[in-house]
Amino acid sequence: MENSSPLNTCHARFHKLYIIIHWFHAVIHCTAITFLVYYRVSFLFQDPQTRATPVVPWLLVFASELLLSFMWLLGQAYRWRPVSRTVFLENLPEDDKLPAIDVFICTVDPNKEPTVGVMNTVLSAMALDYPAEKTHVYLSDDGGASITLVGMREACRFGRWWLPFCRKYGIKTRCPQAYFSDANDEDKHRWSSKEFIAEREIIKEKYEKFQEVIQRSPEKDFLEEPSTSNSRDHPAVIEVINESCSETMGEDQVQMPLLVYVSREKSHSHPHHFKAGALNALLRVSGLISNSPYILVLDCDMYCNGPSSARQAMCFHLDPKISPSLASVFFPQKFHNISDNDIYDSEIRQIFTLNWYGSDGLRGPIWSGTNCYIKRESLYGDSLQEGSELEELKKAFGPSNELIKSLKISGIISGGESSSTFLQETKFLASSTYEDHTTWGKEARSLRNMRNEQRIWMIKSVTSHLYGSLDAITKRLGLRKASFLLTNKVADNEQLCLGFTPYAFFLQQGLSQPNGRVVDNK
Ligand SMILES: O=c1ccn([C@@H]2O[C@H](COP(=O)(O)OP(=O)(O)O[C@H]3O[C@H](CO)[C@@H](O)[C@H](O)[C@H]3O)[C@@H](O)[C@H]2O)c(=O)[nH]1
Ligand SMILES: [Mn+2]
Repeated sequence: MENSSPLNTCHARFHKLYIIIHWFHAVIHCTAITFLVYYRVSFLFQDPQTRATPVVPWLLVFASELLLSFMWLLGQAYRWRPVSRTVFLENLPEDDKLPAIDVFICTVDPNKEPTVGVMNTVLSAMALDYPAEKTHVYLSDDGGASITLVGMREACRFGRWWLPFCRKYGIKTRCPQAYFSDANDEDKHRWSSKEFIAEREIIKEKYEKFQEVIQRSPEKDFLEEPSTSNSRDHPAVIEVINESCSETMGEDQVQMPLLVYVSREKSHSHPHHFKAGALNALLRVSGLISNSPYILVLDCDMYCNGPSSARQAMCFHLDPKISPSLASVFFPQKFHNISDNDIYDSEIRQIFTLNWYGSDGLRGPIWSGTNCYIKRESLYGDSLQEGSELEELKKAFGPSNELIKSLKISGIISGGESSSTFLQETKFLASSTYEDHTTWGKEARSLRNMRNEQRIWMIKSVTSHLYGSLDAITKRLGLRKASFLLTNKVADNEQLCLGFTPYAFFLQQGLSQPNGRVVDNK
Protein backbone atom coordinates (compact mmCIF):
# COMPACT_ATOMS: atom_id res chain seq x y z
CA MET A 1 0.00 0.00 0.00
CA GLU A 2 2.76 2.34 1.07
CA ASN A 3 4.37 2.34 -2.37
CA SER A 4 1.24 3.73 -3.94
CA SER A 5 1.09 6.73 -1.58
CA PRO A 6 2.97 9.57 -3.23
CA LEU A 7 5.65 11.48 -1.34
CA ASN A 8 5.21 14.58 -3.48
CA THR A 9 3.33 15.99 -6.41
CA CYS A 10 4.31 18.55 -8.99
CA HIS A 11 1.77 20.81 -10.66
CA ALA A 12 1.64 23.97 -12.75
CA ARG A 13 2.11 26.98 -10.48
CA PHE A 14 -0.35 29.24 -12.24
CA HIS A 15 -3.80 28.80 -13.69
CA LYS A 16 -3.89 28.34 -17.48
CA LEU A 17 -5.71 31.65 -17.89
CA TYR A 18 -2.83 33.44 -16.19
CA ILE A 19 -0.35 31.83 -18.59
CA ILE A 20 -2.50 32.80 -21.60
CA ILE A 21 -2.68 36.43 -20.37
CA HIS A 22 1.04 36.41 -19.85
CA TRP A 23 1.80 35.17 -23.35
CA PHE A 24 -0.65 37.67 -24.80
CA HIS A 25 1.23 40.39 -22.94
CA ALA A 26 4.56 38.96 -24.15
CA VAL A 27 3.40 39.07 -27.78
CA ILE A 28 2.36 42.73 -27.41
CA HIS A 29 5.72 43.45 -25.76
CA CYS A 30 7.58 41.73 -28.63
CA THR A 31 5.61 43.68 -31.22
CA ALA A 32 6.39 46.94 -29.44
CA ILE A 33 10.10 46.03 -29.37
CA THR A 34 10.02 45.21 -33.11
CA PHE A 35 8.50 48.61 -33.91
CA LEU A 36 11.01 50.31 -31.66
CA VAL A 37 13.94 48.58 -33.41
CA TYR A 38 12.47 49.54 -36.78
CA TYR A 39 12.12 53.16 -35.63
CA ARG A 40 15.70 53.31 -34.31
CA VAL A 41 17.24 51.62 -37.36
CA SER A 42 15.27 53.68 -39.92
CA PHE A 43 16.67 56.81 -38.25
CA LEU A 44 20.16 55.71 -39.30
CA PHE A 45 19.07 55.68 -42.98
CA GLN A 46 17.76 59.25 -42.88
CA ASP A 47 19.64 62.02 -44.59
CA PRO A 48 22.28 63.24 -42.05
CA GLN A 49 21.45 66.88 -42.95
CA THR A 50 17.81 66.59 -41.92
CA ARG A 51 18.25 64.54 -38.70
CA ALA A 52 16.91 66.35 -35.67
CA THR A 53 19.02 64.36 -33.15
CA PRO A 54 22.77 63.67 -33.19
CA VAL A 55 23.73 60.06 -33.93
CA VAL A 56 25.80 59.26 -30.81
CA PRO A 57 23.09 59.75 -28.14
CA TRP A 58 20.67 57.97 -30.49
CA LEU A 59 22.99 54.95 -30.69
CA LEU A 60 23.57 54.93 -26.93
CA VAL A 61 19.86 54.89 -26.21
CA PHE A 62 19.37 52.21 -28.87
CA ALA A 63 22.11 50.06 -27.32
CA SER A 64 20.53 50.28 -23.88
CA GLU A 65 17.11 49.45 -25.30
CA LEU A 66 18.57 46.40 -27.04
CA LEU A 67 20.24 45.30 -23.82
CA LEU A 68 17.04 45.66 -21.79
CA SER A 69 15.04 43.83 -24.46
CA PHE A 70 17.58 41.00 -24.42
CA MET A 71 17.34 40.77 -20.63
CA TRP A 72 13.56 40.76 -20.85
CA LEU A 73 13.74 37.97 -23.43
CA LEU A 74 15.99 35.82 -21.22
CA GLY A 75 13.64 36.36 -18.27
CA GLN A 76 10.77 34.82 -20.25
CA ALA A 77 12.31 31.37 -19.73
CA TYR A 78 11.31 31.55 -16.05
CA ARG A 79 7.70 32.04 -17.09
CA TRP A 80 7.70 29.15 -19.50
CA ARG A 81 6.72 26.41 -17.10
CA PRO A 82 6.74 27.44 -13.43
CA VAL A 83 5.85 24.51 -11.19
CA SER A 84 4.91 24.09 -7.53
CA ARG A 85 5.56 21.03 -5.48
CA THR A 86 3.57 19.65 -2.58
CA VAL A 87 4.90 17.13 -0.07
CA PHE A 88 3.09 14.45 1.91
CA LEU A 89 5.04 14.03 5.12
CA GLU A 90 2.60 11.39 6.32
CA ASN A 91 3.75 9.06 3.53
CA LEU A 92 7.39 9.08 4.62
CA PRO A 93 8.78 5.82 6.04
CA GLU A 94 8.94 5.28 9.81
CA ASP A 95 11.61 7.27 11.68
CA ASP A 96 13.92 4.26 11.99
CA LYS A 97 13.95 3.90 8.19
CA LEU A 98 14.77 7.55 7.44
CA PRO A 99 18.31 8.25 6.18
CA ALA A 100 20.75 10.19 8.35
CA ILE A 101 21.61 13.84 7.69
CA ASP A 102 24.71 15.89 8.38
CA VAL A 103 24.24 19.62 8.88
CA PHE A 104 27.17 21.85 7.84
CA ILE A 105 27.33 25.34 9.31
CA CYS A 106 30.24 27.66 8.55
CA THR A 107 31.52 30.56 10.57
CA VAL A 108 34.69 32.57 10.26
CA ASP A 109 34.92 35.61 12.48
CA PRO A 110 33.38 35.97 15.96
CA ASN A 111 33.62 39.76 15.71
CA LYS A 112 31.54 40.00 12.56
CA GLU A 113 29.41 36.94 13.26
CA PRO A 114 28.57 37.08 16.98
CA THR A 115 28.87 33.69 18.64
CA VAL A 116 25.42 33.81 20.25
CA GLY A 117 23.91 34.21 16.75
CA VAL A 118 26.01 31.35 15.38
CA MET A 119 24.92 29.12 18.26
CA ASN A 120 21.31 29.99 17.52
CA THR A 121 21.85 28.61 14.03
CA VAL A 122 23.38 25.48 15.58
CA LEU A 123 20.47 25.09 18.01
CA SER A 124 17.86 25.55 15.29
CA ALA A 125 19.54 22.75 13.32
CA MET A 126 19.80 20.49 16.39
CA ALA A 127 16.10 21.05 17.05
CA LEU A 128 14.99 20.03 13.56
CA ASP A 129 12.04 17.69 13.60
CA TYR A 130 14.12 14.66 12.65
CA PRO A 131 15.31 11.64 14.67
CA ALA A 132 18.10 12.94 16.92
CA GLU A 133 20.25 9.85 16.43
CA LYS A 134 20.16 10.51 12.68
CA THR A 135 21.10 14.18 12.89
CA HIS A 136 24.74 15.28 13.06
CA VAL A 137 25.54 18.96 13.31
CA TYR A 138 29.01 20.14 12.27
CA LEU A 139 30.22 23.66 12.83
CA SER A 140 33.22 24.79 10.81
CA ASP A 141 35.11 27.57 12.56
CA ASP A 142 37.53 29.13 10.11
CA GLY A 143 38.63 31.65 12.70
CA GLY A 144 39.86 28.96 15.15
CA ALA A 145 38.47 31.08 18.00
CA SER A 146 38.11 29.64 21.47
CA ILE A 147 34.87 31.56 22.02
CA THR A 148 33.23 29.49 19.29
CA LEU A 149 34.27 26.25 20.96
CA VAL A 150 33.00 27.56 24.29
CA GLY A 151 29.77 28.51 22.50
CA MET A 152 29.39 24.98 21.12
CA ARG A 153 29.75 23.44 24.57
CA GLU A 154 27.22 25.88 25.97
CA ALA A 155 24.85 25.21 23.05
CA CYS A 156 25.10 21.51 23.83
CA ARG A 157 24.19 22.18 27.46
CA PHE A 158 21.34 24.53 26.63
CA GLY A 159 20.15 22.13 23.92
CA ARG A 160 19.34 19.58 26.61
CA TRP A 161 16.64 21.97 27.82
CA TRP A 162 15.68 23.55 24.52
CA LEU A 163 15.14 20.40 22.45
CA PRO A 164 12.72 18.64 24.84
CA PHE A 165 10.81 21.93 25.26
CA CYS A 166 10.41 22.31 21.48
CA ARG A 167 9.41 18.67 21.08
CA LYS A 168 6.93 18.71 23.96
CA TYR A 169 5.05 21.81 22.82
CA GLY A 170 5.61 21.51 19.08
CA ILE A 171 7.31 24.92 18.95
CA LYS A 172 7.54 26.10 15.34
CA THR A 173 10.33 28.64 15.75
CA ARG A 174 13.25 26.41 16.73
CA CYS A 175 15.79 29.20 16.95
CA PRO A 176 15.71 30.44 20.57
CA GLN A 177 16.73 34.01 19.67
CA ALA A 178 13.81 34.30 17.24
CA TYR A 179 11.46 32.46 19.59
CA PHE A 180 12.11 34.80 22.52
CA SER A 181 12.15 37.94 20.38
CA ASP A 182 9.19 40.27 20.58
CA ALA A 183 8.70 40.06 16.85
CA ASN A 184 7.74 36.40 17.02
CA ASP A 185 3.96 36.07 16.92
CA GLU A 186 3.71 32.60 15.48
CA ASP A 187 4.27 30.63 18.68
CA LYS A 188 3.11 33.26 21.14
CA HIS A 189 -0.51 32.40 21.62
CA ARG A 190 -0.46 28.70 20.90
CA TRP A 191 -0.22 27.63 24.51
CA SER A 192 -1.69 29.26 27.56
CA SER A 193 -1.53 26.52 30.20
CA LYS A 194 0.16 27.38 33.51
CA GLU A 195 2.55 24.50 33.04
CA PHE A 196 3.68 25.85 29.67
CA ILE A 197 4.09 29.41 30.92
CA ALA A 198 6.17 28.23 33.88
CA GLU A 199 8.33 26.03 31.67
CA ARG A 200 8.80 28.81 29.13
CA GLU A 201 10.06 31.08 31.90
CA ILE A 202 12.60 28.47 33.02
CA ILE A 203 13.86 28.00 29.45
CA LYS A 204 14.05 31.77 28.96
CA GLU A 205 16.19 32.08 32.06
CA LYS A 206 18.45 29.27 30.87
CA TYR A 207 18.75 30.98 27.50
CA GLU A 208 19.75 34.27 29.11
CA LYS A 209 22.37 32.46 31.19
CA PHE A 210 23.64 30.71 28.06
CA GLN A 211 24.03 34.09 26.35
CA GLU A 212 25.80 35.56 29.36
CA VAL A 213 28.38 32.76 29.59
CA ILE A 214 29.27 33.20 25.91
CA GLN A 215 29.41 36.97 26.11
CA ARG A 216 31.77 36.78 29.12
CA SER A 217 34.22 34.63 27.18
CA PRO A 218 37.25 36.50 25.75
CA GLU A 219 36.87 36.91 21.99
CA LYS A 220 40.45 37.21 20.96
CA ASP A 221 41.73 33.83 22.23
CA PHE A 222 42.83 31.17 19.81
CA LEU A 223 42.44 27.50 20.42
CA GLU A 224 46.01 26.32 20.27
CA GLU A 225 49.32 28.01 21.00
CA PRO A 226 47.75 31.46 21.33
CA SER A 227 51.11 33.17 20.81
CA THR A 228 51.58 31.79 17.29
CA SER A 229 47.99 31.14 16.18
CA ASN A 230 45.75 33.64 14.50
CA SER A 231 42.61 33.48 12.41
CA ARG A 232 44.62 32.86 9.23
CA ASP A 233 47.24 30.51 10.59
CA HIS A 234 46.24 27.78 13.00
CA PRO A 235 46.32 23.98 13.32
CA ALA A 236 43.28 21.71 12.92
CA VAL A 237 41.12 21.25 15.99
CA ILE A 238 38.25 18.77 15.99
CA GLU A 239 36.08 17.98 18.96
CA VAL A 240 33.00 15.84 19.37
CA ILE A 241 31.13 18.15 21.71
CA ASN A 242 28.65 15.62 23.12
CA GLU A 243 31.51 13.76 24.79
CA SER A 244 32.96 16.73 26.68
CA CYS A 245 29.48 18.01 27.41
CA SER A 246 28.10 14.77 28.89
CA GLU A 247 31.01 14.54 31.39
CA THR A 248 29.78 17.70 33.04
CA MET A 249 26.09 16.96 32.63
CA GLY A 250 26.08 13.48 34.18
CA GLU A 251 23.35 10.97 33.36
CA ASP A 252 20.37 12.22 31.45
CA GLN A 253 17.90 10.86 29.02
CA VAL A 254 17.65 13.62 26.42
CA GLN A 255 18.31 12.34 22.91
CA MET A 256 20.72 14.80 21.32
CA PRO A 257 22.09 15.01 17.79
CA LEU A 258 25.83 14.55 17.43
CA LEU A 259 27.55 17.91 17.68
CA VAL A 260 31.01 18.32 16.18
CA TYR A 261 33.33 21.31 16.20
CA VAL A 262 35.76 21.50 13.27
CA SER A 263 38.41 24.14 12.87
CA ARG A 264 40.41 23.14 9.80
CA GLU A 265 44.08 23.95 9.53
CA LYS A 266 44.87 27.27 7.91
CA SER A 267 48.28 28.47 6.89
CA HIS A 268 49.61 31.57 5.16
CA SER A 269 51.32 29.46 2.52
CA HIS A 270 48.10 27.76 1.36
CA PRO A 271 44.98 29.31 -0.17
CA HIS A 272 42.06 28.29 2.02
CA HIS A 273 39.20 28.95 -0.45
CA PHE A 274 36.91 30.53 2.10
CA LYS A 275 33.53 28.84 2.54
CA ALA A 276 34.25 26.30 -0.22
CA GLY A 277 37.43 25.20 1.53
CA ALA A 278 35.54 24.92 4.81
CA LEU A 279 32.78 22.84 3.20
CA ASN A 280 35.29 20.54 1.57
CA ALA A 281 37.01 19.95 4.91
CA LEU A 282 33.62 19.26 6.53
CA LEU A 283 32.71 16.88 3.73
CA ARG A 284 35.84 14.82 4.41
CA VAL A 285 35.72 14.97 8.20
CA SER A 286 32.02 14.11 8.36
CA GLY A 287 32.70 11.27 5.90
CA LEU A 288 34.65 9.60 8.69
CA ILE A 289 32.48 10.49 11.63
CA SER A 290 28.89 10.06 10.48
CA ASN A 291 28.96 9.75 6.68
CA SER A 292 25.29 10.59 6.28
CA PRO A 293 23.94 10.30 2.75
CA TYR A 294 22.34 13.78 2.89
CA ILE A 295 23.83 17.10 3.89
CA LEU A 296 22.12 20.33 4.88
CA VAL A 297 24.29 23.41 4.23
CA LEU A 298 23.64 26.56 6.27
CA ASP A 299 25.45 29.86 6.78
CA CYS A 300 25.96 30.94 10.36
CA ASP A 301 23.84 34.07 9.90
CA MET A 302 20.65 32.16 9.14
CA TYR A 303 18.46 29.69 10.97
CA CYS A 304 16.03 26.89 10.06
CA ASN A 305 12.63 28.53 10.32
CA GLY A 306 10.69 25.39 9.46
CA PRO A 307 11.38 22.39 11.72
CA SER A 308 10.03 19.94 9.15
CA SER A 309 12.38 20.99 6.34
CA ALA A 310 14.48 17.80 6.61
CA ARG A 311 11.39 15.63 6.26
CA GLN A 312 10.15 17.77 3.38
CA ALA A 313 13.47 17.31 1.61
CA MET A 314 13.27 13.54 2.14
CA CYS A 315 9.92 13.51 0.33
CA PHE A 316 11.99 14.19 -2.82
CA HIS A 317 15.23 12.40 -2.03
CA LEU A 318 13.36 9.20 -1.15
CA ASP A 319 11.07 9.31 -4.15
CA PRO A 320 12.41 6.54 -6.43
CA LYS A 321 11.17 8.36 -9.55
CA ILE A 322 13.02 11.61 -8.86
CA SER A 323 15.89 10.53 -6.67
CA PRO A 324 18.34 9.05 -9.26
CA SER A 325 18.68 12.41 -11.01
CA LEU A 326 18.28 14.64 -7.95
CA ALA A 327 21.28 16.32 -6.33
CA SER A 328 19.76 19.00 -4.10
CA VAL A 329 16.53 20.25 -2.62
CA PHE A 330 16.67 24.01 -2.07
CA PHE A 331 14.68 26.15 0.31
CA PRO A 332 14.01 29.83 -0.28
CA GLN A 333 15.70 32.41 1.92
CA LYS A 334 14.01 35.17 3.91
CA PHE A 335 15.78 38.13 5.44
CA HIS A 336 15.31 40.02 8.67
CA ASN A 337 15.69 43.69 9.45
CA ILE A 338 16.37 44.68 5.87
CA SER A 339 14.83 48.11 6.19
CA ASP A 340 11.89 49.75 7.92
CA ASN A 341 10.49 50.58 4.51
CA ASP A 342 10.70 47.05 3.12
CA ILE A 343 7.55 46.37 1.14
CA TYR A 344 8.59 42.93 -0.03
CA ASP A 345 7.98 40.95 3.18
CA SER A 346 11.73 40.35 3.56
CA GLU A 347 11.95 38.15 0.49
CA ILE A 348 14.02 38.39 -2.65
CA ARG A 349 10.81 37.94 -4.58
CA GLN A 350 12.14 37.98 -8.09
CA ILE A 351 14.44 35.06 -7.34
CA PHE A 352 12.62 32.96 -4.80
CA THR A 353 8.98 33.39 -5.76
CA LEU A 354 9.36 33.55 -9.51
CA ASN A 355 12.69 32.55 -11.02
CA TRP A 356 13.21 29.41 -8.98
CA TYR A 357 9.77 28.01 -9.70
CA GLY A 358 10.40 28.73 -13.36
CA SER A 359 13.79 27.06 -13.46
CA ASP A 360 12.43 24.13 -11.43
CA GLY A 361 10.00 23.52 -14.29
CA LEU A 362 12.93 23.46 -16.72
CA ARG A 363 15.98 21.73 -15.20
CA GLY A 364 16.34 23.04 -11.67
CA PRO A 365 17.74 26.26 -10.19
CA ILE A 366 21.37 27.21 -9.90
CA TRP A 367 23.18 26.31 -6.70
CA SER A 368 22.61 29.25 -4.38
CA GLY A 369 25.36 28.21 -1.98
CA THR A 370 23.22 27.56 1.05
CA ASN A 371 19.88 26.36 2.42
CA CYS A 372 19.83 23.05 0.63
CA TYR A 373 19.77 19.34 1.31
CA ILE A 374 22.42 17.82 -0.93
CA LYS A 375 22.96 14.18 -1.73
CA ARG A 376 26.50 13.41 -0.57
CA GLU A 377 27.14 11.13 -3.52
CA SER A 378 26.45 13.92 -5.99
CA LEU A 379 29.35 15.91 -4.52
CA TYR A 380 31.78 13.10 -5.24
CA GLY A 381 30.90 13.48 -8.90
CA ASP A 382 32.26 11.21 -11.59
CA SER A 383 35.24 10.15 -9.47
CA LEU A 384 33.05 7.71 -7.56
CA GLN A 385 32.33 4.84 -9.87
CA GLU A 386 31.79 1.17 -9.23
CA GLY A 387 34.96 -0.83 -9.77
CA SER A 388 37.34 2.13 -9.48
CA GLU A 389 40.88 1.15 -8.55
CA LEU A 390 42.24 2.25 -5.18
CA GLU A 391 44.93 4.34 -6.88
CA GLU A 392 42.32 6.18 -8.96
CA LEU A 393 40.27 6.88 -5.87
CA LYS A 394 43.32 8.17 -4.04
CA LYS A 395 44.10 10.46 -6.93
CA ALA A 396 40.63 11.93 -6.69
CA PHE A 397 39.99 11.93 -2.94
CA GLY A 398 43.48 12.11 -1.46
CA PRO A 399 45.64 9.63 0.44
CA SER A 400 43.38 8.79 3.38
CA ASN A 401 42.40 5.11 3.35
CA GLU A 402 39.70 5.80 5.88
CA LEU A 403 38.10 8.41 3.64
CA ILE A 404 38.17 6.01 0.72
CA LYS A 405 36.51 3.37 2.87
CA SER A 406 33.85 5.89 3.85
CA LEU A 407 32.85 6.31 0.24
CA LYS A 408 31.27 2.89 0.41
CA ILE A 409 30.58 2.18 4.08
CA SER A 410 28.21 4.25 6.14
CA GLY A 411 28.20 4.93 9.89
CA ILE A 412 31.79 4.18 10.82
CA ILE A 413 31.42 5.84 14.19
CA SER A 414 27.97 5.76 15.66
CA GLY A 415 26.22 7.33 18.60
CA GLY A 416 28.78 10.02 19.27
CA GLU A 417 31.62 7.69 20.30
CA SER A 418 34.95 8.41 18.73
CA SER A 419 38.24 6.64 18.84
CA SER A 420 41.43 8.63 19.09
CA THR A 421 42.70 7.08 15.84
CA PHE A 422 39.71 8.36 13.99
CA LEU A 423 40.06 11.81 15.45
CA GLN A 424 43.71 11.82 14.40
CA GLU A 425 42.68 10.87 10.87
CA THR A 426 40.00 13.57 10.81
CA LYS A 427 42.68 16.14 11.64
CA PHE A 428 44.71 14.89 8.71
CA LEU A 429 41.61 15.33 6.52
CA ALA A 430 41.21 18.87 7.83
CA SER A 431 44.83 19.81 7.08
CA SER A 432 45.53 22.63 4.67
CA THR A 433 47.63 20.42 2.38
CA TYR A 434 45.24 17.47 2.11
CA GLU A 435 43.89 18.46 -1.30
CA ASP A 436 47.34 18.93 -2.85
CA HIS A 437 47.94 16.71 -5.90
CA THR A 438 44.34 15.44 -5.95
CA THR A 439 41.73 16.12 -8.63
CA TRP A 440 39.72 17.57 -5.77
CA GLY A 441 42.47 20.13 -5.22
CA LYS A 442 43.06 20.73 -8.92
CA GLU A 443 39.44 21.47 -9.67
CA ALA A 444 39.27 23.86 -6.75
CA ARG A 445 42.38 25.67 -7.81
CA SER A 446 41.96 25.85 -11.54
CA LEU A 447 43.00 29.25 -12.76
CA ARG A 448 39.73 29.77 -14.57
CA ASN A 449 37.72 29.21 -11.39
CA MET A 450 39.87 31.58 -9.43
CA ARG A 451 39.61 34.27 -12.09
CA ASN A 452 35.83 33.88 -12.29
CA GLU A 453 35.38 34.01 -8.53
CA GLN A 454 37.67 36.99 -8.31
CA ARG A 455 35.78 38.79 -11.05
CA ILE A 456 32.39 38.23 -9.43
CA TRP A 457 33.67 39.43 -6.08
CA MET A 458 35.21 42.52 -7.70
CA ILE A 459 31.90 43.34 -9.42
CA LYS A 460 30.01 42.95 -6.14
CA SER A 461 32.52 45.04 -4.27
CA VAL A 462 32.78 47.83 -6.84
CA THR A 463 29.01 48.15 -7.31
CA SER A 464 28.41 48.12 -3.56
CA HIS A 465 30.97 50.85 -2.98
CA LEU A 466 29.54 52.83 -5.89
CA TYR A 467 25.98 52.66 -4.53
CA GLY A 468 27.29 53.45 -1.06
CA SER A 469 29.05 56.59 -2.35
CA LEU A 470 26.03 57.73 -4.37
CA ASP A 471 23.86 57.25 -1.33
CA ALA A 472 26.21 59.32 0.81
CA ILE A 473 26.42 62.08 -1.83
CA THR A 474 22.63 62.32 -2.22
CA LYS A 475 22.40 62.51 1.55
CA ARG A 476 24.96 65.36 1.59
CA LEU A 477 22.94 67.21 -1.01
CA GLY A 478 19.91 66.80 1.23
CA LEU A 479 18.04 64.81 -1.39
CA ARG A 480 17.38 61.71 0.71
CA LYS A 481 18.32 59.79 3.84
CA ALA A 482 21.30 57.46 3.48
CA SER A 483 20.28 53.84 4.01
CA PHE A 484 22.90 51.80 2.15
CA LEU A 485 25.25 49.91 4.43
CA LEU A 486 28.20 47.91 3.15
CA THR A 487 28.11 44.33 4.39
CA ASN A 488 31.06 42.67 6.10
CA LYS A 489 31.86 40.83 2.98
CA VAL A 490 32.54 43.67 0.58
CA ALA A 491 34.45 45.48 3.29
CA ASP A 492 36.62 42.46 4.04
CA ASN A 493 40.30 43.23 3.76
CA GLU A 494 41.34 39.62 3.40
CA GLN A 495 39.14 39.18 0.36
CA LEU A 496 40.34 42.48 -0.97
CA CYS A 497 43.93 41.21 -0.88
CA LEU A 498 43.28 37.76 -2.31
CA GLY A 499 40.18 38.42 -4.31
CA PHE A 500 38.46 35.03 -3.99
CA THR A 501 34.90 34.21 -3.06
CA PRO A 502 34.01 31.17 -1.06
CA TYR A 503 32.54 28.50 -3.26
CA ALA A 504 34.94 27.37 -5.97
CA PHE A 505 35.07 23.59 -5.75
CA PHE A 506 31.82 22.94 -4.05
CA LEU A 507 29.76 24.70 -6.67
CA GLN A 508 31.41 22.89 -9.50
CA GLN A 509 30.92 19.49 -7.96
CA GLY A 510 27.42 20.36 -6.89
CA LEU A 511 26.60 21.15 -10.46
CA SER A 512 27.90 17.87 -11.77
CA GLN A 513 24.29 16.66 -11.46
CA PRO A 514 22.44 19.94 -11.68
CA ASN A 515 18.99 18.67 -11.00
CA GLY A 516 18.00 20.57 -7.89
CA ARG A 517 14.37 21.21 -7.11
CA VAL A 518 12.77 24.16 -5.41
CA VAL A 519 10.42 23.54 -2.56
CA ASP A 520 8.52 26.25 -0.79
CA ASN A 521 8.52 25.72 2.95
CA LYS A 522 5.66 28.04 3.68
O1 LIG B 1 36.65 32.14 4.87
C1 LIG B 1 35.44 32.03 5.04
C2 LIG B 1 34.50 33.00 4.62
C3 LIG B 1 33.15 32.80 4.87
N1 LIG B 1 32.74 31.70 5.53
C4 LIG B 1 31.30 31.49 5.81
O2 LIG B 1 30.56 31.48 4.62
C5 LIG B 1 29.23 31.90 4.87
C6 LIG B 1 28.76 32.88 3.81
O3 LIG B 1 29.51 34.06 3.90
P1 LIG B 1 28.81 35.50 3.97
O4 LIG B 1 29.89 36.48 4.12
O5 LIG B 1 27.71 35.47 4.97
O6 LIG B 1 28.26 35.59 2.49
P2 LIG B 1 26.82 36.04 1.95
O7 LIG B 1 27.04 36.92 0.78
O8 LIG B 1 25.95 36.51 3.04
O9 LIG B 1 26.30 34.63 1.47
C7 LIG B 1 25.80 34.30 0.20
O10 LIG B 1 26.78 34.29 -0.80
C8 LIG B 1 27.84 33.34 -0.60
C9 LIG B 1 28.70 33.39 -1.85
O11 LIG B 1 29.25 34.64 -2.03
C10 LIG B 1 27.31 31.92 -0.42
O12 LIG B 1 28.39 31.05 -0.16
C11 LIG B 1 26.36 31.94 0.74
O13 LIG B 1 25.89 30.65 0.97
C12 LIG B 1 25.23 32.90 0.40
O14 LIG B 1 24.29 32.92 1.48
C13 LIG B 1 29.19 32.47 6.30
O15 LIG B 1 28.56 31.54 7.15
C14 LIG B 1 30.67 32.60 6.63
O16 LIG B 1 30.92 32.40 8.01
C15 LIG B 1 33.65 30.73 5.93
O17 LIG B 1 33.29 29.72 6.53
N2 LIG B 1 34.98 30.92 5.67
MN1 LIG C 1 25.62 35.96 4.93
